[in-house]
Amino acid sequence: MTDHALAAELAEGAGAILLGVREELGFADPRALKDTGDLRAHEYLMAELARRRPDDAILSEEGRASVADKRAAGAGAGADAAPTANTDAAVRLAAHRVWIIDPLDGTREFSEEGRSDWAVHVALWENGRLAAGAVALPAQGKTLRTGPDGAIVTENTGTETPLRVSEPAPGRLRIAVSRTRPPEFVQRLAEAIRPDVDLVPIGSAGAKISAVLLGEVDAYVHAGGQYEWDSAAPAAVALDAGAHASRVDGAGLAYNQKDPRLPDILVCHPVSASTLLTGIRDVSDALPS
Ligand SMILES: Nc1ncnc2c1ncn2[C@@H]1O[C@H](COP(=O)(O)O)[C@@H](OP(=O)(O)O)[C@H]1O
Ligand SMILES: [Mg+2]
Repeated sequence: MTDHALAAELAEGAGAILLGVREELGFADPRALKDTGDLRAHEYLMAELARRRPDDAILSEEGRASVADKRAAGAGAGADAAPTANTDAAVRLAAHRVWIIDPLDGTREFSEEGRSDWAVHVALWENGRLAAGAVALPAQGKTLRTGPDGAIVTENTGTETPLRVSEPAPGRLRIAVSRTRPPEFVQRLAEAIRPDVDLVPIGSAGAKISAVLLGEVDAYVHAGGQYEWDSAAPAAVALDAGAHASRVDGAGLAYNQKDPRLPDILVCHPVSASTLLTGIRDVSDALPS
């Protein structure tokens, strides 16, 4: 099986587990729902990757030592089991192949009944670049993934469609922003650039980047904090779908770094990139430090 297909299979497998956790626990205790979802999706992905790609390193949001410490301290329900730890950092940094995974992105939205803006991210970094990636949107019945012939979107009905980012309509730009932490500078950016801007609040970095690739919005702009796992898989799919994906200063997105913080990102159609990058530069005094 190709790495593309494996990424999609695992993201969908974790997605099915997460839908089951929602069914099983309901929405009365959001903390328990989030913790159980994070842990079960993480354990499934760690076990499957260890079994099917035993020589590869893994960096998971939930496999960090800090998460284990928090759970060991008994933070919230579902905290009894310590999560399987990530590959040791020194080993990961020397590895040629590293899976970068976010078992549940948009954790808050996952815990809110009726919301479908949450995702599972499975990416493969290989020799300095993103080599494969899949973003499952379980509550939307869709998976966006890389492929040998370019990105595709699969529906749970079984249909597969090529995925190409589309050009925005002239004069108007819909920019996806965080629902709960919209960076202030994006409002300034909206006022500074020529096209009329609509800010569209959506949860989850993966769901926002998917919305760009599916033509539901035209761009995703974020700054002020995020980690490699929040963007690796969606950026892999975005690049494969012909989108522009970079830091907000235009620099490339670098993964498998010593420090997994990757605090800002811009994803859009290439025709919008210079307008947005110039606009962001013009309001850079408002960028979070
Ligand atoms: N300022 C910040 N610092 C750290 N992480 C942030 C962040 N803003 C957003 N994120 C992370 O990026 C993901 C998408 O956020 P949002 O829905 O607000 O756009 C979330 O991942 P998780 O849900 O995996 O924790 C969230 O934790
Ligand atoms: Mg995340």
